[in-house]
Amino acid sequence: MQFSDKIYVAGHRGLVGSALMRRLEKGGYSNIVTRTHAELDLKDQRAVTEFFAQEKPDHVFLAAAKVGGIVANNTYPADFIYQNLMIQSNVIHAAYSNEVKKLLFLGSSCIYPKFAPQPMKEEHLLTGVLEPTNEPYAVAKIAGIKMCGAYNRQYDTNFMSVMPTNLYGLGDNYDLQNSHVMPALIRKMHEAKIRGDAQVSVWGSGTPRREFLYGDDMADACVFLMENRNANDTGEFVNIGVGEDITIRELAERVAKVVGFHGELVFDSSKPDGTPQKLLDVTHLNKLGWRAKTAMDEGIGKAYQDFMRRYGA
Ligand SMILES: NC(=O)C1=CN([C@@H]2O[C@H](COP(=O)(O)OP(=O)(O)OC[C@H]3O[C@@H](n4cnc5c(N)ncnc54)[C@H](OP(=O)(O)O)[C@@H]3O)[C@@H](O)[C@H]2O)C=CC1
Ligand SMILES: C[C@H]1O[C@H](OP(=O)(O)OP(=O)(O)OC[C@H]2O[C@@H](n3cnc4c(=O)[nH]c(N)nc43)[C@H](O)[C@@H]2O)[C@@H](O)[C@@H](O)C1=O
Repeated sequence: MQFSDKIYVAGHRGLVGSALMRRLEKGGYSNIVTRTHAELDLKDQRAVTEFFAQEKPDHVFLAAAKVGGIVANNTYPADFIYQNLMIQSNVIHAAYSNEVKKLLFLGSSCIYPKFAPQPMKEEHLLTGVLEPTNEPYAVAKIAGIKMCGAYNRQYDTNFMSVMPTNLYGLGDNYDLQNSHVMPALIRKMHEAKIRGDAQVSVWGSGTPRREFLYGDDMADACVFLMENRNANDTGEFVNIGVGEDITIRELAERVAKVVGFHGELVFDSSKPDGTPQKLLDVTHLNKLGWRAKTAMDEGIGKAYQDFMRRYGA
């Protein structure tokens, strides 16, 4: 990726997209093209075709998607499969048609079987049934991986796929119904602290385990791969994670400590646990030359500061 190359960041206002913008600007890249969702709906094939023909980017980070937590996925399965299939299919095909030099597609760790061996290796894909709460989203992401691989095979494109673990950080979604666990707990505990509430509700049993990667580390991994590796190096896809996980109960206790909430955690068994564990094996990623840097307590602190800045809390 040369400084003169034109770079398109799809989803540039999102958690990963905004982190990519920060990382690219820090890296000296200034030839960056973006479009907001309102300016360019990536579900619209004609609009995407016209955009690529007009802008002709050299590199594409595909960080636009319909994204949400376990309840959002469980509530809007049609939205998650339809919107993600349309977005990724339009962008990947337009990248091929306009001879994009390199594209990076972001999948998700939910693509793995519900009961995959832990930690999950790339070879475990499609070896078992998926987690029902997010199966439509996972099927869309698997289709994206397979589409990049198929285009690389048939058209000799250079389209890489990465599978991020659970992400959190600056610019996260704090909607209490549709967000992921980390931003939800940050907001719930902050608001409980301010109100003086004695309890905070934590969804599920607290026993599932999750791995968390800070968003700016995710962006750094994406830029590292785009600068230094190609689809031939990564293979069909590569896990992006930190290589360790904690229980939701432990996470809630750590968020409470960072936020300064000293009340009781009440576990709401009416909400789904989802996959019991989805720890990524990051051996392949480490061999490619990258590893995560931001420790969890530092990351939670930065995310909490961002939440308070953005919501005037
Ligand atoms: N967050 C996480 O824990 C994880 C995320 N990922 C993946 O990482 C990538 C980035 O996720 P993340 O940054 O968290 O998601 P966000 O929801 O923060 O950002 C997604 C971005 O995509 C945009 N977008 C959505 N639909 C469209 C559309 N039809 N046309 C144009 N733009 C659209 C959104 O714009 P707007 O908000 O205006 O609609 C938003 O800016 C996604 O592929 C996601 O699947 C993978 C694993 C974990
Ligand atoms: C990234 C990943 O994200 C999703 O999978 P998930 O990791 O299961 O999602 P989650 O972060 O929403 O939940 C993790 C765990 O946390 C528990 N939990 C407790 N309290 C709250 C809470 O208040 N909100 C939420 N959302 N979860 C809570 C919750 O019950 C569950 O056990 C999919 O979108 C999937 O497609 C995907 O890609």
